[in-house]
Amino acid sequence: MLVAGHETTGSVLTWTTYLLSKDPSSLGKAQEEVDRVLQGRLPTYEDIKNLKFLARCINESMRLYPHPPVLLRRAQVDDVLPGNYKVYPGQDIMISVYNIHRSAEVWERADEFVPERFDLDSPVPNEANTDYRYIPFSGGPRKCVGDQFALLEAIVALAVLLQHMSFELIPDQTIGMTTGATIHTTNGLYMKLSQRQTVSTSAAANP
Ligand code: HEM
Repeated sequence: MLVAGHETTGSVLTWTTYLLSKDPSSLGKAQEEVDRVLQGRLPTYEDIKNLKFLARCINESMRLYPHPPVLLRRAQVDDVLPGNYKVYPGQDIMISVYNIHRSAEVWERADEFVPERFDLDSPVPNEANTDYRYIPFSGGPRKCVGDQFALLEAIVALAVLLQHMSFELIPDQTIGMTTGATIHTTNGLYMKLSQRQTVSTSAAANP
């Protein structure tokens, strides 16, 4: 449960801040939304549905950096997969979510961070409404049981971070990827943080 629920969400937040730090326009948009919706207070459950762009930044980050990047299945019976691939009982099958999520055959501008590719007013993208192009929480009977909770906590954590802090990537770093249960940064991810002065006066007066 520690890896399933903790490391995954932590990695999502790491890569989302990384992608935002490289895209000042999306970062500015997300910060503007957080300031407008929250008006300087902590997020409530009701606020979550209005943090639409922020949620799409997280969805898009999970497309580019899915955790885990590869899913494993063991065949129980003989089968033939699309493409005429035969599988035999006991055979392991690896499904590269990373490759599906970055395939130019499946996505336009596949390697780019484009949060708006997922319509802001449509339902949260998932395996069913993207015809299995987007499977960050897997699909079928072994799908993540914590998907809704994970998105909720990622949105809350990122909203509070953006509300209070600005961040800039320290230049000239080599940010490698090491894959395991999640995709980690190989050498860490160094940012310059500064406090934002945008907390509203009403929140400051009623802490
Ligand atoms: C952004 C965060 C998360 C991501 C990306 C994620 C991803 C996944 C994926 C892809 C699977 C399916 C693995 C497979 O098909 O082989 C999975 C399974 C699972 N996840 Fe998550 N997860 C996240 C957060 C959470 C949280 C917060 C919890 C619990 C509170 C959780 C609990 C589980 C459990 C128990 C399973 C196993 C389900 C089963 O085998 O029946 N996950 N997760």
